[in-house]
Amino acid sequence: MNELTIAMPKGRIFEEAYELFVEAGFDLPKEINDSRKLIVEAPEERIQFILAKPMDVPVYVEHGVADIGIAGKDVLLEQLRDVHELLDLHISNCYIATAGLPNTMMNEIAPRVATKYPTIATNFYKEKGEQVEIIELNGSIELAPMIGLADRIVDIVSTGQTLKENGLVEYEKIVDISSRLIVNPVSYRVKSERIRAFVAQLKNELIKR
Ligand SMILES: Nc1ncnc2c1ncn2[C@@H]1O[C@H](COP(=O)(O)OP(=O)(O)OP(=O)(O)O)[C@@H](O)[C@H]1O
Ligand SMILES: O=P(O)(O)OC[C@H]1O[C@H](OP(=O)(O)OP(=O)(O)O)[C@H](O)[C@@H]1O
Repeated sequence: MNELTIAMPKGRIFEEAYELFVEAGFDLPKEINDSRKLIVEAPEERIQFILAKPMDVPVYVEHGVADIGIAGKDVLLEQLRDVHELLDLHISNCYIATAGLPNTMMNEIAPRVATKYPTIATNFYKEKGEQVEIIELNGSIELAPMIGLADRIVDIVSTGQTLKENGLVEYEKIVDISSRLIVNPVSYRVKSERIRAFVAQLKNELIKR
């Protein structure tokens, strides 16, 4: 069977994805979990893992240096890469919403929205017929309304704790998010049997959950 290269996101998704793989019966090396190595082999499985930043996973898969990847739906909606989405893994569940200071309206003359999802935010306000200025940030988005940088944020909400602790409220839910298995379209043709078997093994675990 062919070797598979899988781009695995470091950070938040990693732990749940690792657990899913192990429970699905994949024999993963311990070093994938507790070393600084960026490329880890799972020789028993003939799988090579690339440990990547979550936002970079679709880049590796689109370019074909990884056959498969795991990416948040937020990243896929934001980047619109040429990859196939094969499976909803139902992990790292959250949603994207607008939020801001309580009982506030958008500034009528120059409404500003801070986000690390400029495409998702632009599309959302365009569909509502509202023209807004998007201010792109890389993290700690909740700061923006608190310090007067923006009227609203478009960001991930999971437990709601970050909003609550910073005195913000949710206004509109935009879209549910979970992590997805994505595949390079050429790999899917060339290694179709191998990838189908891999997906079937994961699906088998998912239906048990
Ligand atoms: N609070 C959350 N709860 C559940 N899932 C989340 C949450 N925040 C983000 N996610 C999901 O996990 C993915 C990765 O998030 P993570 O915070 O690990 O990375 P990041 O913020 O994109 O990058 P980094 O923190 O490494 O710069 C997101 O793309 C999203 O799908
Ligand atoms: O509803 P909650 O459970 O509080 O989770 C939501 C928070 O999680 C994410 O931030 P992250 O921790 O990734 O940090 P970041 O601000 O650097 O993106 C997201 O951007 C929110 O800030």
